Amino acid sequence: MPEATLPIALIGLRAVGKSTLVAGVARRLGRAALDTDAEIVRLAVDRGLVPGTSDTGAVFRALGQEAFRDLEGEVLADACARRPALVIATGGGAVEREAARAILRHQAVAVWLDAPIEVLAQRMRVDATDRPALFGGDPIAELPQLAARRATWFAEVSRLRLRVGKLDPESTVRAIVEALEPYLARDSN
Ligand SMILES: Nc1ncnc2c1ncn2[C@@H]1O[C@H](COP(=O)(O)OP(=O)(O)OP(=O)(O)O)[C@@H](O)[C@H]1O
Ligand SMILES: O=C(O)C1=C[C@@H](O)[C@@H](O)[C@H](O)C1
Ligand SMILES: [Mg+2]
Repeated sequence: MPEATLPIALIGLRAVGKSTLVAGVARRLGRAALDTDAEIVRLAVDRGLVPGTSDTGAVFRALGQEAFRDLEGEVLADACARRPALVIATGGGAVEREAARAILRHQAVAVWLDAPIEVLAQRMRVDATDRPALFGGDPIAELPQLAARRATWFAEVSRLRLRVGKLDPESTVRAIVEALEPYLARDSN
């Protein structure tokens, strides 16, 4: 499929800024934005799996990781199939399943947003978003383990890796859009 018609997927560890940045990137590219974590909550509520007041953390705990990843895979596949193509904020764990990695690699232009663990930890300390621990302890303390576990997957599925730890949100949006230019222009040559 021509790259210019593919969705853009922002990937990377929790708190790197995917949800914060997706609307800005979408606006600059003239596309609609979608956040898979928000869609998972919507779907889980629609299906009566959780109460209407739930957020991502509550859904994750209520369903357990396996069922959460099932929903995440479903949402990601639907989002990547939508046309006109979207800009998608994925969840930090979107690369955990092989099927989801295949979608990100072949049916999207995935942009790996990368930042030092200390930056992510500091953001998680001040951000109120409920981010569940995957290994039962402190969600901040497990960041090094998650970074080590997921780095190869992020590298494998992404076409671009951007180090964004030192940039403010607006500059990060600009950097993402600039880095994407060759991909989006390629088919109009
Ligand atoms: N330069 C920056 N870019 C993006 N977010 C920033 C920046 N500086 C601080 N933040 C803050 O960091 C947090 C980033 O959280 P956000 O929810 O966007 O991350 P995420 O990548 O979507 O995480 P998750 O995988 O858990 O969904 C927000 O509170 C945001 O305001
Ligand atoms: O790092 C993770 O595995 C997660 C990140 C969030 O975006 C959510 O998708 C959920 O909290 C799991
Ligand atoms: Mg998010």
